[in-house]
Amino acid sequence: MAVRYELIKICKQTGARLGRLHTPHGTIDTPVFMPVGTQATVKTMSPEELKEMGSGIILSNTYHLFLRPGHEIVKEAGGLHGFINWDRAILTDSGGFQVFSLSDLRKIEEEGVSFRSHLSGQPLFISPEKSIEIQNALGADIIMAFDECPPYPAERRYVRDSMDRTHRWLKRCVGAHQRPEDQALFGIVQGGMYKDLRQESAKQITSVELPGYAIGGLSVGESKDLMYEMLEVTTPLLPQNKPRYLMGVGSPDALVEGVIRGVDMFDCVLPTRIARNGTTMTSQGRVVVRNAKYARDFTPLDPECDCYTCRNYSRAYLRHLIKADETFGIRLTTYHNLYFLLRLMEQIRQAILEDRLQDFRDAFFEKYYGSDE
Ligand SMILES: Cc1ccc(CCc2c3nc[nH]c3cc3c(=O)[nH]c(N)nc23)cc1
Ligand SMILES: [Zn+2]
Repeated sequence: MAVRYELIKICKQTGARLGRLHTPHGTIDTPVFMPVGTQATVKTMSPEELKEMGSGIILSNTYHLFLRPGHEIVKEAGGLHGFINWDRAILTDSGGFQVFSLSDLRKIEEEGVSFRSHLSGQPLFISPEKSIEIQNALGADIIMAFDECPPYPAERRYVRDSMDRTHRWLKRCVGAHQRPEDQALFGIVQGGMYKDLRQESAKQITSVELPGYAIGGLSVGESKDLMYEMLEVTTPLLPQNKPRYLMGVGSPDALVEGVIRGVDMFDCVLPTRIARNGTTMTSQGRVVVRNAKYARDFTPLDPECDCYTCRNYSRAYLRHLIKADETFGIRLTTYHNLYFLLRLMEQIRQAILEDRLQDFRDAFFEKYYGSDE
């Protein structure tokens, strides 16, 4: 069995789930936040640092690795695990989403998606079969079905036709998958922002017996309330004994609200992306440490954080490094942001264990966002 989900406990206050994800590269406690490593690295972090902060699973991308260095090279290197020297779990996305968010001159047809490389401009093509071939070569423990994430907003007619094609593509992915015993294929629920289409997509995707299911088509510019509404009609239709992965979601509030609505797995580029411009997430809310007001602030970034950055450096030093465009600066802010989210998930898991996730949410929001949330 490639990946097995074990439901440990359901929070009496919220219905949120505490679980464990057993994979060939270790067991991961859920709910879990998964750092994004698009080009086979979680930007500026070493595997040792990721382990030190407690990460058990990282993400990488079919689209990027297909374009560069090419999935054959990664395969010859012993797959992604050998290539990046990471012996814990890896999840790869299927590439469809990245084609639409990165490349131009693209065409989507029943057979697959034609596009131009955003690096070289050369014409390329990815089909469900090609996506699975690449992901089999990369060797991730969890691989995603090739899907279309409709733009937002999108006409109902478009969303329905797109989700029907995504369902047909899922069947082609299952047929093409060469290593189901080593690599767990997750189906992806679509349906745009239409509740009835969400419910229909959940039923169609879960009619295919798979080790886990993702909720796609969200975090595409819609309001958080609309995202939560779509979650509320989707997660109840997903099997309780399988993990649910909400794709592309990772701000602190969305993580807590997503867990309360039955989500087990999250990813987001936010912590690493905002770290690069000196923005950090702390227990007192966002701190933009590059601001002049921190020039003489010799206190730690986050007084409640015990990470390497907060134990050894001051806000003044971080501000200096970021302003001087010193790489060490974004390493320190990245380390802290990832550590902050991984620790937030630990606090959420503890709150589920003690049946007090709603209380935790209220207290966390008060401190992080101030009382207006
Ligand atoms: C390395 C990596 C980066 C990013 C992702 C998730 C990327 C992502 C979305 N991000 C925001 N919304 C998203 C929706 C979808 C979606 O509907 N389908 C797929 N396959 N991916 C999505 C996965 C892996
Ligand atoms: Zn810290």
